[in-house]
Amino acid sequence: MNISKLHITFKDKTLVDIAFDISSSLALVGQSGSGKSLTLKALLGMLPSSMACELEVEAGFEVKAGENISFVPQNPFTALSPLTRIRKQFFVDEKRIEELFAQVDLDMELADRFAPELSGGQLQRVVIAMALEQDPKLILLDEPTTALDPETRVLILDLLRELQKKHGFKMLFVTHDMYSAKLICDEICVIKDGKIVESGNMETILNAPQEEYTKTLIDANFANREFRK
Ligand SMILES: Nc1ncnc2c1ncn2[C@@H]1O[C@H](COP(=O)(O)OP(=O)(O)OP(=O)(O)O)[C@@H](O)[C@H]1O
Repeated sequence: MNISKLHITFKDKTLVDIAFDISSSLALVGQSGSGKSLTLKALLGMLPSSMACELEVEAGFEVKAGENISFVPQNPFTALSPLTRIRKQFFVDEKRIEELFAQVDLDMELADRFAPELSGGQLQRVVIAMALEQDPKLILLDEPTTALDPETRVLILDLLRELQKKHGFKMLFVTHDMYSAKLICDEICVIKDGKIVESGNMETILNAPQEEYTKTLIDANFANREFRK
């Protein structure tokens, strides 16, 4: 899937001007304000109307947010309604809910609970199950594990990786965290001030970053952490 052009402006100021290809799993990594969220919003068709956007996508399928593109947000604690039982927040039949719960390794008993009665990891599994409802071709992930503790974070990232292998959807994973990016993605684009400064194979770039900005992101994230293969 090729995003051959994404150009976002606000009051004549260019906020994002990038192009990238998602062959399987791509991490878009950059510091705060670099343009990650705007990129996701543009793909979801959810940019503020005050912004102008040019988006050119070659996907081999019609790009439709909510149908073949789904979204996993940063904070599972606020993603679900607290007052409606979990199962009522799905838009598929009972059999499909059971199937989805099995795929994300969740006990069906949790479907009758309310969101505040679940842990962060359980909630994020529910949100991922919802993202899988329509068998998406692409899943957009906006820092999906920052609200979770480190152990749960790794479990959720492993789950996403496994699901991707099984279902074959593509992933665009937005984060400032190189460590999470490495756990889940084969390729990386480093974004700074709305522009891509470096991109390519994850291992290659982590082992030999060309840009100071990339080095800073790597140093910030891998300090005191085991370099996990
Ligand atoms: N509604 C808006 N109106 C005007 N400018 C905006 C708006 N939203 C974002 N921007 C600007 O666009 C740029 C990119 O913002 P964006 O939210 O995409 O960054 P980000 O990389 O997602 O940061 P973070 O990691 O903090 O979420 C920033 O300079 C930001 O100030």
